Amino acid sequence: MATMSQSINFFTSSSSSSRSGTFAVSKPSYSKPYVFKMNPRILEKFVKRSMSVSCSDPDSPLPVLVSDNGTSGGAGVESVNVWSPIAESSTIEVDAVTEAEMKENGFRSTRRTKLVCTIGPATCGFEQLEALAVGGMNVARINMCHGTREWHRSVIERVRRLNEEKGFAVAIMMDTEGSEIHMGDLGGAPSAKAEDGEVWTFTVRALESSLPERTIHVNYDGFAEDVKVGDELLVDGGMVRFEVIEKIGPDVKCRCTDPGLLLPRANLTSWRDGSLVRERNAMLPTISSKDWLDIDFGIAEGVDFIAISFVKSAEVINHLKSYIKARSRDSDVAVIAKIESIDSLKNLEEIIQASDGVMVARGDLGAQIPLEQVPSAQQKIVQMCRQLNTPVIVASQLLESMIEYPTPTRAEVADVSEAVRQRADALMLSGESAMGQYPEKALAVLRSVSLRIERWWREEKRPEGMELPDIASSFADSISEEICNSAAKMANNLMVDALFVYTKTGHMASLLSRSRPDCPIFAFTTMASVRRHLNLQWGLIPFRLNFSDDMESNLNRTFSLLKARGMIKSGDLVIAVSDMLQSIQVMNVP
Ligand SMILES: Nc1ncnc2c1ncn2[C@@H]1O[C@H](COP(=O)(O)OP(=O)(O)O)[C@@H](O)[C@H]1O
Ligand SMILES: C=C(OP(=O)(O)O)C(=O)O
Repeated sequence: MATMSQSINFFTSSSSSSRSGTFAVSKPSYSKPYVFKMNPRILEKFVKRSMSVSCSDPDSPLPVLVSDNGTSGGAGVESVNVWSPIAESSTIEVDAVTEAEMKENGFRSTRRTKLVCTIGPATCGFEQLEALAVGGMNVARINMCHGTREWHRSVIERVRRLNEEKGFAVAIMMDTEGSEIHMGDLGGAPSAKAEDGEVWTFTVRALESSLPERTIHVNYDGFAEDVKVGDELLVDGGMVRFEVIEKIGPDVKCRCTDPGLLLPRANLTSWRDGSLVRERNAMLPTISSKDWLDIDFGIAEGVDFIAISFVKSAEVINHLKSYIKARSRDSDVAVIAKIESIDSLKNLEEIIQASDGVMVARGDLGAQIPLEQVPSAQQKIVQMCRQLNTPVIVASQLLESMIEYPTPTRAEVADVSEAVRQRADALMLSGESAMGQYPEKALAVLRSVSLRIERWWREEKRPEGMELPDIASSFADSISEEICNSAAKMANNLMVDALFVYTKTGHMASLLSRSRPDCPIFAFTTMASVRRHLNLQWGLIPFRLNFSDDMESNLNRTFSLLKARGMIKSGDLVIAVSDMLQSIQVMNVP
């Protein structure tokens, strides 16, 4: 196919130099030279240096300038074709699994929905983490509700090592405990079975040694005072239910009405006369003193995301963001708001606007609102997040039965499909990956269901059916937004193979992702941390690459790097946009 390149310029970049002249560098044995652009002074140094550089292949010395083909005329030299596969291929970083998938299946069929795995005893070893990364984990979540800081630090270190040694870009999300009321740790037992009609004691007494049979410690001192005989006590959002039958000092006797498995530190909510008892939670701060210490720990460890439990309003998110900035000017820890309370639903829009990401935390949400309202709440949250361009994760009980069984139920597959169909950015595993028996299988189910539903969506050519409102707060942002909306539309109409975006902050990449185009989005960014953040967003394939303000040279360089790694081929049709130059370019890969 003939090489084609067209561009629509919104602005002419003032930084692009007009001094041009092209030296064609040929190496007789290589018919296709690599191209990159450089300014004359650097070129001069490069040429001088390159003459003395040796290459691992003695028959293939580094570039030799042979002629000025003068295509653009002019005195200066700005663009030179060189052959240097070693230097080239070592300057782009992409996820090893994505690269393999792209080579095998072509990039049209890459997975768009991102996957978050909660790490627990079942998955904290290096090999287990590697298996999850190979299986498609984009983000590793650690829940500060469980385990010690030492334990969490070791997981963070292993994920880092995995990224460094094996070429992954797994981001780390630290989830705070929040001021929730929860059970103790069951005296070290992995779980306990509560049978129908059994009487259990929930106590606030500090139990030093082993727990008496059917006794559970509660972390909130006011628990015995607050509950009333006749209240319904829900464990883990209703996985097990009890009725309060008697109060004796610090002990609360409860009869099991819905039997089930009690997990260590499961949360507790109580209901009275059909309504959630909320007074208690209203008195507790959103971020507890333990959470602040955990947040300090997360900042010090350089986690990518901090998720805040039981967010009630935007205020706490803004406060935390200022705190993070004050603690460390360079910190780019992103803040995720967990939507899991009635208050968070009331203040949804302001919370989404203030946050860098949102989690539909269906476990606790289902304990605070009637279960039958959870699906519509999920749909509303996902939709609003997309409109406001905030990445959204659908979490909890997606494949709950896989904690114990190797295959999911049909209903679970339907639930996962629905979240993918809603085009959420990410799906999250909780107990399935933290303490289940089949973490890798559960991840494989999320992966295969996502791929299938995404393909079905494209094949059916489903109309988007969602208006994306203008969200820009400045004229410059409006231009970026228009460019990304138009580029995504053009990509669908022209059925291009990929969108390329060169972005320093990640903003343009997320704007493209918001449009949920049919083709994948290759997001090139200079910062490793931005690359990890982009790993949470729908359809983005993040690469780390050093690039300049010169789009033509960036494109040529990217093409040669990706071609050298077998990730794209000549003739692929690409649309490129960038933070630096406000233009949309349509071209075939040369
Ligand atoms: N770091 C950990 N150490 C021990 N167990 C964990 C850890 N993280 C998660 N788990 C287990 O996995 C289950 C599900 O994890 P998660 O959804 O994060 O917690 P929860 O449901 O308690 O909020 C937990 O109830 C707990 O049994
Ligand atoms: C993800 C959730 O939060 P946690 O695991 O902290 O209970 C949830 O409640 O769904």
